[in-house]
Amino acid sequence: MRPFTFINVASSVDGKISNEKRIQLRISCEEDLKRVDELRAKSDAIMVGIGTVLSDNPKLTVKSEELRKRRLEEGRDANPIRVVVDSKCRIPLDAKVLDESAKTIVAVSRIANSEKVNTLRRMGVDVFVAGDDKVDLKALVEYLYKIGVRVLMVEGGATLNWAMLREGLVDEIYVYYGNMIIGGSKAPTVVDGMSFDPPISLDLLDVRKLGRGILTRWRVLR
Ligand SMILES: NC(=O)C1=CN([C@@H]2O[C@H](COP(=O)(O)OP(=O)(O)OC[C@H]3O[C@@H](n4cnc5c(N)ncnc54)[C@H](OP(=O)(O)O)[C@@H]3O)[C@@H](O)[C@H]2O)C=CC1
Ligand SMILES: Nc1nc(O)c(N)c(N[C@@H]2O[C@H](COP(=O)(O)O)[C@@H](O)[C@H]2O)n1
Repeated sequence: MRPFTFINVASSVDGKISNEKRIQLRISCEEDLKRVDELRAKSDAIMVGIGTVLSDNPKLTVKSEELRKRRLEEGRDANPIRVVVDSKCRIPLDAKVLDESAKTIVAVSRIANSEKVNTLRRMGVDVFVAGDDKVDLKALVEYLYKIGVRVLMVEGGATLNWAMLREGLVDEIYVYYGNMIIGGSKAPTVVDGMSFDPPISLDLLDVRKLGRGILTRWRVLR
């Protein structure tokens, strides 16, 4: 068993999610960031790859005090669990995602440095070990389901989005297209990695104008 899983990503019109420097770019408008916050508030866990942590140093919390309060009233933690997919345990010990605002799970593989793993555990971080080289994503989502995660939000980046799709672990995808072109053949896209052959088919569930961009919602067909 695994959680209902969706990817949320903000893309330029040309499909890029950052530039070739892989710095955090503001692609979403205010309206879209509000929508993303609502999605976070509805989720039990938010997952990112280590590439995103190293590039963006995200906090991955619910920004609206009202939404955090509502979660508490529902008997949930104020913020969803944060999950970092990090085979080699490269996460910096001062990463914002390890702060006190929410529970964090760092998923590593068996090649991770055991001293670093122990340091994280001493800091109160839950370290989940699965996979010989890369993190075994199927084992990870099954573990998340076992600890009560029913709705999982994946917030990138390009490589994790690809790996989750390749493993057949994604139910829906939201792509917000911001009103910009980023360009650059080395810039990360919504999905990097190797091409899918045949391509993964999608069903369009919704499309609407949001702020100065377009929000699309897709169901992943198997
Ligand atoms: N606009 C947007 O909505 C968003 C944009 N971004 C941007 O995306 C970029 C980061 O994306 P990217 O560099 O692709 O990094 P990711 O965040 O996708 O992390 C990828 C890393 O995850 C680790 N990993 C562990 N297990 C697996 C597995 N089973 N399969 C695949 N990867 C695994 C690998 O590193 P290792 O082997 O060391 O474990 C891999 O390199 C940044 O530029 C960031 O700003 C990110 C999120 C959202
Ligand atoms: N929805 C969205 N729009 C953008 O323009 C973005 N750059 C991103 N990036 C994602 O949001 C994370 C930042 O989270 P915090 O604000 O620090 O909580 C970042 O790491 C990307 O996953 N998203």
